[in-house]
Amino acid sequence: MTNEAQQAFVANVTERRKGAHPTVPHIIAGVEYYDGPLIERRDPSHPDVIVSACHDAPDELVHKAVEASRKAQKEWARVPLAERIERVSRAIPYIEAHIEEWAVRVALEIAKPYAGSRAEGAEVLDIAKFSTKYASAPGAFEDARETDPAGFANDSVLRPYGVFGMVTPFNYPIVQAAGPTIAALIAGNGMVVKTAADGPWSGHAVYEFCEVMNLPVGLVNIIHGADGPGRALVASDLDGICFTGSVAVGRSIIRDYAAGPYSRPVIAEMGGKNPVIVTDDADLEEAAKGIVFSAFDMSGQKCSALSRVLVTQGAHDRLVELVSERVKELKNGDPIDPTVFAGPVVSPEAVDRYNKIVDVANSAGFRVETGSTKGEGYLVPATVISGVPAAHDLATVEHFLPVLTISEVPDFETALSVANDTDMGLTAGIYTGDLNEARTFLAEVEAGCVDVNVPGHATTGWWPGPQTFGGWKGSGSTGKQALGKWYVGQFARQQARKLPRELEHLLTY
Ligand SMILES: NC(=O)c1ccc[n+]([C@@H]2O[C@H](COP(=O)([O-])OP(=O)(O)OC[C@H]3O[C@@H](n4cnc5c(N)ncnc54)[C@H](O)[C@@H]3O)[C@@H](O)[C@H]2O)c1
Ligand SMILES: N[C@@H](CCC=O)C(=O)O
Repeated sequence: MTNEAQQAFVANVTERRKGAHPTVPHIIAGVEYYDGPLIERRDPSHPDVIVSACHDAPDELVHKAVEASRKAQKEWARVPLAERIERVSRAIPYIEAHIEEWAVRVALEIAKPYAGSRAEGAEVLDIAKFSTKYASAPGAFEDARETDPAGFANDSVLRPYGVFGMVTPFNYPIVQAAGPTIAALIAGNGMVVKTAADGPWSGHAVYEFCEVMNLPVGLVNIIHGADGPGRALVASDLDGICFTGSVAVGRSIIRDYAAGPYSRPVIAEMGGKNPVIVTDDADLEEAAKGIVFSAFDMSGQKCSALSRVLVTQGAHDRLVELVSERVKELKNGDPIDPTVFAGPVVSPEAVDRYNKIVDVANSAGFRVETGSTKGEGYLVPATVISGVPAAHDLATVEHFLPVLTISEVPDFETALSVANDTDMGLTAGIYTGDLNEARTFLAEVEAGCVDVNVPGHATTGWWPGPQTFGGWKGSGSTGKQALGKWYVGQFARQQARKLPRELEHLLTY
């Protein structure tokens, strides 16, 4: 990432705002469709500017996409694993070549500054590299069997389910659809992607990079729109669904799938109410830095974002001061302005939700400190609310906004019990000078991704390669995480195969 690249990003975003916007089509079996009511996406930094558009896919089109994928998947399932991996790998140079272009789309639709916008393509690149690497490892698709005393030839292998659907959240409009699509394809499935209505042009990148894989026509289809096409996709004749989004929608999908004629996989990654614990002998300067970044990067619109601090008595007052001082320095504004820390939030509705939260905090007499905003659009400032009882709604509900609560707790044990006292369990962190506390935290905290004394990150910063990512409890449905070597296997089912020795040559995969 060079200064020159950042300047080009600013120039391209500026230029795009002045020009015509794209309307992305639904694509089914290689054919473009523009069916359904038009949905225009306004730039969150300049809502008078329309930056992209799509159509709200009617149910029939969603079903057509699933049917087309089902036909193509029969051919894809016969392609040997090594060749599937090779075909998926063909997208790697394409993805690398499009990181900067996709950054512009993400900035226009979701308003992330350069680093965050660029990180979308960069993360997809690493997901593609590592997913293909893990799937190529010996044994990745085969459960080695012992010699059969009865003399049969045996194996036990992973086979595709058929067709998956992907329902995408707005905050990572490329990454969150790309990872499951890559995994589903490697495992031998077809995929129908439903993009986020706030980021259809960004999400469309997933279809574009799949095109260079030379897949059977119709194996990957893309549809756009609001919640309706998501509901239609979930209700269609899929063999499995992949959902990333809020706990409420994810749970409803899990319930619907459980009520079906037989059990089908639901790979759901959902929200969090991510805590950090800070205890008396922690390095409070370091804690404040990590807290502020994890709470306010991307305006708090990250599933891993920190939203509640549980701090012990001896550290409380100083930590509140340090965090408040830092928050006052933060500016939210146009993502191409190099002086802003984060962009606007996703919609006017999100601004309304923010205003209600601040009203509640003020009426309750909590201390509220904010950063500033600059410019126009769906802007709200980074906000820290302290003096909040740990059980208050403000400290227990995921707001998905740049709002952080600070609650004082008597000791580490109480902090840990409060941290775990939620149905969600995505990320959690601790800043402590006491190794016993760190050890107990690692052993007992109920979250899928945990940070201990990490400089700069209290709860965020999970990247393919070094880390995996996924939630426990209500935050994730499978217990196996994205980005890791067990992810692709979730898109496949195991089959044990037994044959007379003379037919062993049939056991290919
Ligand atoms: N755990 C993770 O990996 C992860 C990553 C990113 C975001 N998230 C979570 O996503 C949420 C923010 O994203 P969002 O506001 O787009 O979430 P959302 O749940 O409102 O929407 C997600 C997607 O589901 C669709 N949808 C809505 N209702 C539906 C229904 N009844 N049936 C089928 N589809 C439906 C939407 O159109 C959208 O495409 C937060 O809760 C955040 O924590 C989680
Ligand atoms: N990749 C993000 C989490 C994704 C959530 O929306 C992180 O690094 O914290």
